[in-house]
Parts: sequence; structure tokens; C-alpha cells
Amino acid sequence: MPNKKAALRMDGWSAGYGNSQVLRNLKLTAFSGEVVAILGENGAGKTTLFRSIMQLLPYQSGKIEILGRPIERTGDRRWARSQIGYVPQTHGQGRFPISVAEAVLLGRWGTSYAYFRRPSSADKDIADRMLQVVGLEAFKNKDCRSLSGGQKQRLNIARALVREPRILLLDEPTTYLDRDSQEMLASLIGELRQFETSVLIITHEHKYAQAVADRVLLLEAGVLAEKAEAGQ
Ligand SMILES: Nc1ncnc2c1ncn2[C@@H]1O[C@H](COP(=O)(O)OP(=O)(O)OP(=O)(O)O)[C@@H](O)[C@H]1O
Repeated sequence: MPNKKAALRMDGWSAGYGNSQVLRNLKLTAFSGEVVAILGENGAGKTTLFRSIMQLLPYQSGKIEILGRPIERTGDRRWARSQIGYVPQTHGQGRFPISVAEAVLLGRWGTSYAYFRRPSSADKDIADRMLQVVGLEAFKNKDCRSLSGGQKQRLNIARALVREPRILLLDEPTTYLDRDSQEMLASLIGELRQFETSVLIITHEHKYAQAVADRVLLLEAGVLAEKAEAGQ
């Protein structure tokens, strides 16, 4: 059951590229511990919505609040990004000869350790915990290049989770997954509720959205609308 603290609030939000407006007057609230799926056809503006939430687009108009804090200035934007975990659609992992555990630990880079600071035992503990959460514990010493597509997706999620984000954005997480892996991912998303993270998933798979989300929203030509209650 999601608690009713808003992790993200957008109101009257419009955004786009240069003179073109992609998102129009959008209103969106996502609560802590809630899973929200955003459905939309190609070009509907789903990625643009994620870019907006991550404060990567120039401001057009509207209000956005993360954990109750209005995001207005550069410092707010930097802080907002530190609260958000993003799992991209592409694998992105597996190009370097490092272990799965090391790849997950890299997710902590820039939080508690960076250039002249080594990862602490607390960093390593949280990396171990998230490896367990995503079910990759047995693979921790394996070369991350040897993982399957579904396992790489899990690794990406663990790497986002070690930053302890309050909002987790999953961009088309099922793209490279077979049915079994899709089901495993659905149960993993369910488990994420325990962290009181607000999970936003963009997808164009209606059935998957209904199965994993508490709420399903439909983005059509830059306009967001409530679809149907999940599970109906
Ligand atoms: N960097 C950009 N510069 C200009 N226009 C862009 C840019 N990125 C996206 N667009 C345009 O914005 C609109 C929405 O794109 P967006 O990538 O948000 O859609 P999407 O719903 O994620 O699509 P898909 O399902 O195909 O990934 C499209 O018309 C696209 O051409």
C-alpha cells in the first residue's frame, strides 16, 4: 500500500525542444512506494517526460516538486537529480572487464565516494544488498560482460538502486527481456515498494503496465491522462 507522500508533483508542465512543445500542460503526481506506468505510442513524449523529471531540458512552463521541494534554481536541479535513479533502455553494461559487484558499486560514484575517496564498507554493504534484491548475488564475482540481457537489466536496476533514489525511472524495461525475465522483473518492481521509492515505468506494453503498476497513465501527443485502474 503506497503511503500518501508525494515523491513527484508536476503541474501545468510544458516542455520540448527549441520552439517545439512536446509536453502540454501536464499534471502528474507520483507517491512514495507507488508504481506508476506511463503508456504511449512512439513519439508521444515519454522520454521527454523522463528528461523533464531529471531536469535535463530547458525550462518552458509549469511547476515541479520533488519530495515537496519546488525545483526552481540550479541548486534545486542538482539536488533533484541526486534523488532520482534512471535505468535506460539500452544495456550500457558489459563493455568493461569488471565484476558484477564492481559494476553495481560504481552506481555509488559521486555520492559517498569519488575521486580521492575509496568506497567505504557502507558503500559495499549497500551494493551487496541491492545485488540480493535483484537476484544477482550468485553472479557478483562474474565478469559483467558475461551476463545475459535480462541479467544486465537487473544489474542496471541494482546500479540505480545503490544511490538510494526516492524516484526510480525505468525506460522501457522489458525491451530485451523474454517472458520469464519480464515476470521476474515484475516481481522485482513489486519488491521495490519496500524502499518507499516511487517507480515510474515507461512502456508501450498495455498488459505489462496493468500487471506491474498501481496506476496506469496514458500519454498521447504530449497530454497525460489517467487510463484505467491497474488490474481491471
Ligand atoms: N533532442 C530532440 N530534439 C528535438 N526533438 C526531439 C528530441 N527528442 C525528441 N524529440 C521529439 O519529441 C517528440 C517526443 O519524443 P520522445 O522521444 O519523448 O517520444 P517517446 O514517447 O519516448 O517515443 P518512443 O516510444 O519512440 O521512444 C518526438 O516528436 C520527437 O521527434
